[in-house]
Amino acid sequence: MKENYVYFLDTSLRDGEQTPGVNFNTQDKVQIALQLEAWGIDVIEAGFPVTSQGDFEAVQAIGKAVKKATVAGLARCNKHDIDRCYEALEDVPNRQIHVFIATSPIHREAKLNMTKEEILDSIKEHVAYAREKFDLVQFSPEDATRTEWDYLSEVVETAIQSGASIINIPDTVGYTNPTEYGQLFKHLQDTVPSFDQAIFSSHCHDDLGMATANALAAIENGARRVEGTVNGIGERAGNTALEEVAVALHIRKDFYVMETGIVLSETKQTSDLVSRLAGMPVPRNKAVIGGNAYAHESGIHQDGVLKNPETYEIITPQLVGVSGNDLPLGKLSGRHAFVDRMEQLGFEMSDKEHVNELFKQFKDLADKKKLVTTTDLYALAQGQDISDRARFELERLQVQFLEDGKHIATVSVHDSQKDKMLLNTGEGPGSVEAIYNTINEMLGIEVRLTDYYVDAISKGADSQAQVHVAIETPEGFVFNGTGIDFDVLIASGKAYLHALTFYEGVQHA
Ligand SMILES: CC(=O)SCCNC(=O)CCNC(=O)[C@H](O)C(C)(C)COP(=O)(O)OP(=O)(O)OC[C@H]1O[C@@H](n2cnc3c(N)ncnc32)[C@H](O)[C@@H]1OP(=O)(O)O
Ligand SMILES: CC(C)C(=O)C(=O)O
Ligand SMILES: [Mg+2]
Repeated sequence: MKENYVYFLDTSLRDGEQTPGVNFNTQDKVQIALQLEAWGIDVIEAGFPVTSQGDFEAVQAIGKAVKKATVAGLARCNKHDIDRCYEALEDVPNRQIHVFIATSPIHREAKLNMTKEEILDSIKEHVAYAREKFDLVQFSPEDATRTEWDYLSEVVETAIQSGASIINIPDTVGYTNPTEYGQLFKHLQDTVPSFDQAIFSSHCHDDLGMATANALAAIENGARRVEGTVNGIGERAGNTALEEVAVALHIRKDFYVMETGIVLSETKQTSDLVSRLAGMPVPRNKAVIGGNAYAHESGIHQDGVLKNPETYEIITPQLVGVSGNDLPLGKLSGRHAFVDRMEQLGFEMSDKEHVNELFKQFKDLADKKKLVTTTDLYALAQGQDISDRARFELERLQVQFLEDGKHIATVSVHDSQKDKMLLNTGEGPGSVEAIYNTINEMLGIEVRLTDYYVDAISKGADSQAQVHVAIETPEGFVFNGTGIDFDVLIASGKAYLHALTFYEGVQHA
């Protein structure tokens, strides 16, 4: 065991996959495992091989693909589970088994129908059996935090005596709190005679929102291993989010004085991959990797960040692989951020009176809109009436799928500036591309689509799609646009035309 070092076990592929609705295939799992290795994870819990042939094969494939990290498989106190885990990992040099059984009164009585003694006997038998096949055996008393503390000490001592060298203390139902969980680790240290012969590990769930705090409390009280998942995915409210623990240990190393093997600059990439393959977007306000983690909309904060980012940022975005911070403009934004953005867009902002007038107009607009976009700012600077800013109106849109994979779009648009109806037909490899190619040709422009994403405005079958696009003109200007409709293709067309409202390069006669 390295001194002052916290080992990281990632269980995104096992406990993370227990998230309702998440199902990784073998290819996804191998891709995630390789990224976990690049992120510096010490142990990858690859699956629960007895679960299904698919899970068995995924564990095998991960064992083959991963080079540095230890690969672990889960097993109940059941010889067949242990055999399947061994068969899946037989050829993997760095392998580990994770054997578990529940120990709390509710699980003993309601689920397992076993007495305390029967559970101790099962641990002796199955941990010893696992130890015959694996050099590294981890044991978990499931629901440890609702188990009688003295009995838990007996369970842990039995597991160590039977051959476990890693003891994981799961807060299976997210019941504990940092003070209590820390004291539990201290209690084990004081009462388990063989405590020094094992590495102790935390495994927390987030039912009461304390999974990260509990993991850190365990580390403060002797745990040298932490288990969790990327983005905190997992059963119910999820597991400890490992990126939060890794960054907390780094940012507060003055307090924790612990090293980890985590390559922090790989954090965002790891989070993005898991989010994409799990089909679970990361909430914008999520710690460390959420979309707002490095964004400041309030004027006082923006002013501070422009003067020195450390006024309001304890984590440098680049530390975790995020390209930079963001100062979105809204109704709470201040003059400093407004002027800074206008100057970035190339506008001269030295005349105080002009700035005051523009800033007043900006605040009036921001009162009506959630966010003021770059397009709005161009309009402001050019003195245009922002309330009446739709130049192009989508009149009709039809998209057809051709047999060779191409799509053909017919688009008609009203140009209110020239009071003219425009009609064109064009094609593209996808439906949205067909629409945008047709509009480009119709307006005689060569802009590049640099961003496109769709949000649902509300839940349910009748929800409206909100499409956001960003386009870049050959002159290097970026315009954003938003379109809303029940039909995602119509919303896509509207968003594109919205973005083109103030583009001077429109050529059509
Ligand atoms: C806290 C956790 O995250 S634990 C891991 C949870 N993950 C999963 O359950 C995902 C994968 N699970 C599965 O695919 C299936 O549940 C299997 C293959 C493991 C078992 O399937 P089945 O044989 O159909 O049993 P089922 O899931 O209905 O019931 C679980 C059985 O395991 C027993 N059991 C539960 N935990 C343990 C344990 N740690 N050791 C021994 N037996 C256990 C239960 O008492 C029950 O036994 P019973 O059939 O004698 O009543
Ligand atoms: C299998 C065990 C460790 C588990 O995931 C839990 O108890 O939460
Ligand atoms: Mg768990």
